[in-house]
Amino acid sequence: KLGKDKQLVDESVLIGCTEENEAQFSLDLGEIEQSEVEQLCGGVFVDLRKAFFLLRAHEAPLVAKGQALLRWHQSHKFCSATGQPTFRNQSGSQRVCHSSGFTYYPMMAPVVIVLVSDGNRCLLGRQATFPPGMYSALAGFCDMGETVEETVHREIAEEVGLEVQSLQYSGSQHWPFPQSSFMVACHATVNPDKTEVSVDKVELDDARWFTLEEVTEALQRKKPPRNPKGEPPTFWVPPSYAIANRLISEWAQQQQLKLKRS
Ligand SMILES: NC(=O)C1=CN([C@@H]2O[C@H](COP(=O)(O)OP(=O)(O)OC[C@H]3O[C@@H](n4cnc5c(N)ncnc54)[C@H](O)[C@@H]3O)[C@@H](O)[C@H]2O)C=CC1
Ligand SMILES: [Mg+2]
Repeated sequence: KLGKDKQLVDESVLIGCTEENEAQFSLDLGEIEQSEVEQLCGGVFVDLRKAFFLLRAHEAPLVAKGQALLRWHQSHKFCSATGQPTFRNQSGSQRVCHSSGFTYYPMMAPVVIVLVSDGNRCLLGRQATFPPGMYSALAGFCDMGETVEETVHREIAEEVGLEVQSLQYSGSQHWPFPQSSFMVACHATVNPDKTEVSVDKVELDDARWFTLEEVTEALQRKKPPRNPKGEPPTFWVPPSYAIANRLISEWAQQQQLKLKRS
């Protein structure tokens, strides 16, 4: 039905290609009657953060990429040097200002995300904006000119007052919130004799050490827990798609192996 709207279709962006060589596009439906579409498709619109709990592993990165790319186009309609309109190429991978000749490419802000361990426990934090009970690995944007290693040392010192001793790369991920970030995930260790946490209350609501038992239990919760009124919120961690979950799972596996060997 929406495919008849040529302008809408022209505004779609290319986001990938299936193994069967089918091109994949993302389309902004714009101002639509949500209930009508829900009825037509037999589905419901879900907030993207919540959708990450429901999507299958191969779908989540595609949805994240489509949403991030469409949002980038919406906010880069004008050249920042001339104020003139910019024009997209056909696939939607760039925009050009004909007046200045500048080509704009979608950008991701580099961010480190770090799971700090003291050998027996791991350190997780929560921002005031996180849902109740959710704790994650500590994260922070790289400053201009910084290396990943420098950002990790600075962020951990700033947010919890700890000195990182060693660092090990784990993996990376594109994260669509708040604007596109390129998350570089690492495991870090601190001196087990210097583990007193001093939380930066501007950045974080709380940060504390968690045991393997606590973390194992949280990893088993596949949905945000229901919190009965008046009771302290149940501890849980980000969904499996988030790289924070991968860091926490890797740490738990390493700890379990260590226990088996000892
Ligand atoms: N995928 C995952 O598993 C996780 C992803 N994250 C993401 O990591 C990102 C960074 O974590 P935070 O602790 O919030 O960073 P942060 O510790 O650097 O603090 C955020 C503050 O940094 C400043 N800032 C500096 N450069 C910025 C930029 N390019 N964009 C936005 N703000 C900038 C802002 O004042 C902002 O309030 C967040 O966007 C968050 O969504 C965080 C935890 C888990
Ligand atoms: Mg942070």
